[in-house]
Amino acid sequence: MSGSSAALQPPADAVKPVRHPDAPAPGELLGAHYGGCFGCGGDQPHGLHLEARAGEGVRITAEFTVQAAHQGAPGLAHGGVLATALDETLGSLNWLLRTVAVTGRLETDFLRPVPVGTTLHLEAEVVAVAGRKIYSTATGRVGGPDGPVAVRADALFVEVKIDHFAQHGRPQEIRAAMEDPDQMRRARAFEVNP
Ligand SMILES: CCCCCCCCCC(=O)SCCNC(=O)CCNC(=O)[C@H](O)C(C)(C)COP(=O)(O)OP(=O)(O)OC[C@H]1O[C@@H](n2cnc3c(N)ncnc32)[C@H](O)[C@@H]1OP(=O)(O)O
Repeated sequence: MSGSSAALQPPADAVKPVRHPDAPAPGELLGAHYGGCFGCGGDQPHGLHLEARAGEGVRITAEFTVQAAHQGAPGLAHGGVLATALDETLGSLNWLLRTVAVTGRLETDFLRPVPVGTTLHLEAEVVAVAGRKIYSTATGRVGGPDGPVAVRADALFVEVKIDHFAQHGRPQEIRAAMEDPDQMRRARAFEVNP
């Protein structure tokens, strides 16, 4: 069974998303937006180390291989970890819009168990934008990019000002991210236009 709630149906005045002219080219690896990110960062030993790649239009593909540290039931991925993979992939879409946004709502369907060692092939797309609200959808397939769908999600991201992170984040991590010598990563840690 699947189908998102009314809160995730774009309103009548929603518009089609527009890919930013400076968005990475289709096929380009995005790399981690922040080393400490549990979804994509290289500094998290038990993180997902998810690798996202720009697609055509406002689409992203990504891969994540389930490790032993990601188990819920014996030998199977934890549902929360799979939701994280979907959330991270959906979050990466905002880099194609060059919009700073956070997840407001994430609705997930778990359709098949995902064993440890499996590579999840993720695909996500922005479907509509209404003011600060960004509506997007994602699937995660097993056995290859055309394999059966194991997980899927619909989401609403809400655009925020950069102050959101300074206001709510812990000062030491904010400071460290701001001091990253890599200008692109510094910008992307908070999804700011470089
Ligand atoms: C390249 C990589 C990029 C980064 C990857 C990131 C990884 C994945 C992303 C995340 O996990 S982000 C972390 C998890 N999310 C959060 O921590 C967000 C916590 N929530 C908030 O900070 C605020 O609730 C939020 C900014 C989402 C909204 O608060 P605001 O006060 O700014 O807005 P407001 O509540 O007025 O809502 C704005 C609109 O969104 C709607 N909205 C907000 N939350 C909603 C919700 N949960 N469900 C449905 N609609 C929602 C709300 O109804 C309203 O609609 P209208 O404009 O039509 O009135």
